[in-house]
Amino acid sequence: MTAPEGPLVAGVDSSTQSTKALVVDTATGRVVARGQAPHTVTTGEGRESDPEQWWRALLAALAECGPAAAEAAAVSVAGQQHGLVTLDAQGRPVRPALLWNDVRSAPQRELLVEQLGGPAQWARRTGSVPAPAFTVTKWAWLRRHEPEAARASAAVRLPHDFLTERLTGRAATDRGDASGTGWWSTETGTYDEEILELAGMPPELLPPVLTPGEAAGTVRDLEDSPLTPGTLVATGTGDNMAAALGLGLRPGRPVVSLGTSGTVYAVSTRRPADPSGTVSGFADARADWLPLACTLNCTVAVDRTAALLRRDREEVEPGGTVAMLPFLDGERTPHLPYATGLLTGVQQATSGGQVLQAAYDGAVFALLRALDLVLEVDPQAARAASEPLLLIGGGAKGVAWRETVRRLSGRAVQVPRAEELVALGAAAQAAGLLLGEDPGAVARRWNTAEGPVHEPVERDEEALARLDSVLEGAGELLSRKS
Ligand SMILES: Nc1ncnc2c1ncn2[C@@H]1O[C@H](COP(=O)(O)OP(=O)(O)O)[C@@H](O)[C@H]1O
Ligand SMILES: O=C(CO)[C@@H](O)[C@H](O)COP(=O)(O)O
Repeated sequence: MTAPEGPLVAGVDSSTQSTKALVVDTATGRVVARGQAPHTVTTGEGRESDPEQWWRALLAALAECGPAAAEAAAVSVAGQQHGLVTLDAQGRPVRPALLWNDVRSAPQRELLVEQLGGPAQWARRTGSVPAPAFTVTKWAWLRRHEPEAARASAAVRLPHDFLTERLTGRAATDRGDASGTGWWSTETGTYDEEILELAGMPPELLPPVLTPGEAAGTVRDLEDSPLTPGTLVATGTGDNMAAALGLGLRPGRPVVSLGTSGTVYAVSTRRPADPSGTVSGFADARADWLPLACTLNCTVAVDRTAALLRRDREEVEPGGTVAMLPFLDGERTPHLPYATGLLTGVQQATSGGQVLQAAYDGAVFALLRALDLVLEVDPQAARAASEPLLLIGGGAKGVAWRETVRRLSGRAVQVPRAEELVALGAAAQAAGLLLGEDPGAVARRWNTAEGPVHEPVERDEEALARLDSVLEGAGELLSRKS
């Protein structure tokens, strides 16, 4: 291994399917070591994971980085957004975490939206109309369905701040991830007391929200930890906020992320507040904003379709009349929590490859329709309209994904060579803390967004119109509670 030119830092991405850890040279951005460990997510009615498994996966992923992990002078943990982690007085999970893609809290969401005075009120105060993904709706679900678990909770955390607290022994979260709870006001930058009251959430159960650039603490003397005690720990943030840091994103530059979730977002200097609920008005991990739309059915739904068809995920075929809305897990964008997948337009001549392509088209269609709204938040976005879409997440490695985004967006697409942008963003945050630099500037210095640009192709208006018409025509069917 070539000797690093600067101090080392570690960045962790604890996302839905796995934990990924990187050790990075702060001088150059070179990844000197990496590790990964899988998570288990329940299937069936809900989506849950054991926070203890995340903790073990974090230690395992860092251990896989070898001796470099112990040399890291600072560390930061980014995590999947929204998940409800309930802890007892000893810091042990009361029950498994309810994840962002668990839609069981849809009825509680309806009630909460109504009780505060409707969608516009929520958007004005918190920047978002909460989806069933948001922590506030999950807490309401827990109180309704498992009141004993709610009563036993001495602390409520998000995935990233649960892990950060395990490292430091101190409760802390950041404004980016706090903005996805539904009980943190983007208007005032504090927890919203009326919403906490409405949701029955005692404020003392929540962690303080640190300001960007503040340290969460230092690594404790922990059994089995590959990190050196005393290592600086940054606040961490939600995974999408971390990816924005990792790309060194400037306002208006659009990102399409294809992971377990699909997300489209851009940094904005304006606080978003979309009363339609399509755009979540998140804070970013610096002092700006991150208007974002998220779909529940992205790479996992397409991989499932490929498996049903017994095809490799790249075995797509063009043409035909088939259309698919791959809303296998219910959907968040558009807001159809009770939906199931819909396949239509199948003819004798339809091939398996065309059905698979239709699944990609349906997944990308939902994201791109929301992107227009995301970019409306900030006038600077108009100036960036001709810039390539940045394509990231596990799906960005796939040719079928990339070509579908190109064909349905009609825009150039840039795929950064750096693969783990969430972990890299966490590393940039750790480096920023260590060196007293803006983490966005750190990532730009590391040139993380660099990668091949795929020129625009003509937008496939016919496919988009077909999907628009199927979505409109199937509204009642997709909204039906089975
Ligand atoms: N070579 C590839 N081509 C296309 N898709 C891929 C490839 N490798 C991984 N993926 C997809 O990436 C997804 C995981 O993406 P990732 O961003 O790591 O998810 P998360 O961060 O939500 O855990 C998998 O569901 C898989 O479908
Ligand atoms: O709910 C959202 C964003 O609001 C998701 O984007 C989660 O943050 C999960 O992320 P991945 O595991 O798919 O990266």
